[in-house]
Amino acid sequence: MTNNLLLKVENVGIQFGGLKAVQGLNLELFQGELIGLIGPNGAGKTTSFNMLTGVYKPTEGEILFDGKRTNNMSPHQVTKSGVSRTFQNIRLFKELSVLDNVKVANHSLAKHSIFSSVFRLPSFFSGEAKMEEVSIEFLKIFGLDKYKDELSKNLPYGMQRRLEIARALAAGPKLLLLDEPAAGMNPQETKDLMDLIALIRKRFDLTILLIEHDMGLVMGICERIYVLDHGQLIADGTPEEIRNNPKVIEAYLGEEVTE
Ligand SMILES: Nc1ncnc2c1ncn2[C@@H]1O[C@H](COP(=O)(O)OP(=O)(O)OP(=O)(O)O)[C@@H](O)[C@H]1O
Repeated sequence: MTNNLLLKVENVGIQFGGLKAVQGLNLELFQGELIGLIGPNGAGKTTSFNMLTGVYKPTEGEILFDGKRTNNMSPHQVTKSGVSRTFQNIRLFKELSVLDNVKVANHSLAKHSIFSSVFRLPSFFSGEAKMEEVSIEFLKIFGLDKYKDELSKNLPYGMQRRLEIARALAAGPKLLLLDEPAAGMNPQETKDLMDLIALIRKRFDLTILLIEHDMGLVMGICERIYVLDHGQLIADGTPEEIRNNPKVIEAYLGEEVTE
């Protein structure tokens, strides 16, 4: 891990009518980090992702990604600059095959193809057959190659969640935002997902920001954790610090934050 600051969020806020959904948000993510963003329901986590990805424009503050101000960029521009995300509710091209879901994501950003960087292909790499071969190699990393011709809507739930991550990665991001990737998964699927996240971070040299309600997952893999409550940051620190932070425990309605 290097010490390059990849994302800096300074005093960011957004207001919907009278509601300050997020205010005074400060985040710093360094290249290669795996960071958690947690908080009770309605705390402002997804709204923060929406601001980081250009879906919502902050009403205050600055978002700097890779040295560029992204506040007013469109979602497409933000993706192009190197930020990809998954959604709380799975958003795949349901009527397309697993393979095509990944190919579509890669096509949209051919210049920054993660396929060419990861598989060390020459820059002139092109052609449908080659694309197909490389896409299958890519699916193997996610354990999805055996489903390549299935319509994505027919995949088992846990596999759909994996495909969401594969699709986000195929766009070639530097920063990957995962919105509750373990939602609805059973303990074994969650464990496998943790291993997968650790693997892709290393393999693709990624920086990851993770929203997750599964405390075992967050505490188990994140180096640092930010905690939001009622739109405001109430704590940040290592999993150990967060677990023992009285404000965090109180925010979770007195429930002990356990692994
Ligand atoms: N487009 C919008 N218009 C009005 N209010 C909104 C909008 N988007 C989000 N909010 C409000 O902002 C607050 C934060 O919501 P957000 O979805 O970010 O919370 P969250 O931390 O992701 O919650 P959860 O864990 O339940 O997904 C909520 O009160 C929500 O109703």
